[in-house]
Formats: sequence, structure tokens, C-alpha cells
Amino acid sequence: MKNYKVPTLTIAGSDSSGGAGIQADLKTFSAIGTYGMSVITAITAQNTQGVFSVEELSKEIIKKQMEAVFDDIPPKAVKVGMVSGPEIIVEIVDSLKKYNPEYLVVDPVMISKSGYSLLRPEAKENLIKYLIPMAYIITPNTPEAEEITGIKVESIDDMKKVGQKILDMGPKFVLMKGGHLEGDAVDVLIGKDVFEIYKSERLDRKNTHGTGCTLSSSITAHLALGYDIKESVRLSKTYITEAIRYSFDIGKGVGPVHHFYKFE
Ligand SMILES: Nc1ncnc2c1ncn2[C@@H]1O[C@H](COP(=O)(O)OP(=O)(O)OP(=O)(O)O)[C@@H](O)[C@H]1O
Ligand SMILES: Cc1ncc(CO)c(N)n1
Repeated sequence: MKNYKVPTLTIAGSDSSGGAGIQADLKTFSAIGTYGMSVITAITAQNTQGVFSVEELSKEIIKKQMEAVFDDIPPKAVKVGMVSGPEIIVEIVDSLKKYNPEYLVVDPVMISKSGYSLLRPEAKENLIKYLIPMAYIITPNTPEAEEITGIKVESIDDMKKVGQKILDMGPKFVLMKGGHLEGDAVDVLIGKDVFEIYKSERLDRKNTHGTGCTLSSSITAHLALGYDIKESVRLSKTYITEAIRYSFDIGKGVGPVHHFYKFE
């Protein structure tokens, strides 16, 4: 029996409609059985139809949130999602270096499903230079992998090649997500001596708001529970597939995935 009394932390933006960002992360942390905490980096006014406005929080309040969490309840695993500005990336990296959590999952959030930029262009350099190299695992989708490397990703072969380039930037593992390609939903895990393919059927569902956030939070929670990287990704791939399968129409646009307890 796993010890479920394990704290997990998400450092990310708030999605007012509850489908992505902090809200998706906390739902996932709970559904998998861990104790979820949050450091909020930005507030977005968004729903199933789009992102309408973003207000970034100051680096001072981000630092204070990090101190409050780590000084009292040090998380076993941490996930970083939306970090839109260059200064807050530096602040978060400094705090993470100070507290040194065992697992750091980086979801390099750049553009929302509705096409809104969640990473300011001038923040990209700091993301690549400081945050990506410290990650235990980074989980880019294909457009993000292209932005990070400048190389097109159109096939599983490209995912392998580009994933290797990202691995060379310093993270321990790279999970290349294939949700944006055609055919089966195939994700590729790459590490120094690791190469695994995770394949599921492509579900014909329109409600995929928050898939990326949910997958990376699930990996974070499973790592915190003590699963190894391959098992954490395998269980998380199942979690996201089922969460998409059981998604339902809520709101007028691209609805959220459905979170529920499902294990092994
Ligand atoms: N229609 C689908 N059917 C099954 N699995 C899917 C589908 N779409 C995406 N996935 C899976 O969902 C996970 C998230 O992948 P995706 O590439 O959609 O992430 P993302 O673009 O970062 O998401 P987001 O838009 O929330 O940021 C991956 O495991 C991917 O294979
Ligand atoms: C706050 C937030 N983070 C991440 C995503 C994923 O695209 C989103 N839509 N909103």
C-alpha cells in the first residue's frame, strides 16, 4: 500500500473555468490521492471558448508563496506550468534551487488550445536556459518542442530526433506528446538509457481542454507516490486517456476532461 499522505505542488496559472492550469493540476493531484498545493503565477480570465485576459503576479508574491509552502510542507514532487514572464522564471528557478525538491516536472506551456499566448516571447530564453535544464522530466507538445528547438515535428521519427535534442539541454527525461499529430495518440519517453512509446487510440472527443496540464500533474503525483518514471508515465497516459474518454459537454466550447480516481 502506497503512502498517500504525500505533498505535491503546482506552480502555474489559474484558469477561471477550472479546466486547465492550477485547477486541473489540483483536481489531478487529489484524484490520484496526493495532497496538492499551489503557487499561482498568473490569473487568466478564460473559459471553454478562449482566454480573454491575463494578469501576471509579481515576483515578490511568487517568492513569498514558495517560502510559505516549502518552509511548512516541503513537496515531494513539483510541477511547473504557465510561467509567462522572464523575471518570474528567474525567481522560481532560484527558489527551486534553494529548496531542491526530489522531482521537478516542467510542462513548457506556451499557447492555449484557443491560440492565446501564455508565454511572453521574451520569456522563452529563460525557460530554455534556466528551467528546462533543471527538470527531472519535461513534457512538450509538438508546437512547444518546435519552439524550443526550431525543428519541425511531423512524425514519430521527428519526435525521437527532437526529443533527443531537448534531452541534450539537460533534463533527465523528455516526454514528447503527440496529441497534435494525426492517427493514434502516441507519446515518446526519452532518457539516457530509456526509450519508451506510449500509444492509445485517438478518441473522437471535442473536450480536450487541460489535457497537457492533467498529464503532467498526473506524472508529478505518481512520481511523488514512488512510482518510477516509466510507470508514472504509463499510469498517467491511462489517466489522461480515460479523462478524455469520460469528458462531457460543459460550457459552449472545448470542454474540460473529467477527473476521477483510477489506479493501475
Ligand atoms: N483525441 C485524443 N485522444 C486520445 N489521447 C489524446 C487526444 N488528444 C491528446 N491526447 C493525449 O493527451 C495528452 C496531452 O497531449 P497534448 O499534445 O494534447 O498536450 P497539450 O497540447 O500540451 O495540451 P494543452 O492544450 O492542454 O496544453 C497526451 O498523452 C496525448 O497523447
Ligand atoms: C492557466 C493555463 N495554463 C495552462 C493552459 C494550457 O494550455 C491553459 N489553457 N491555461
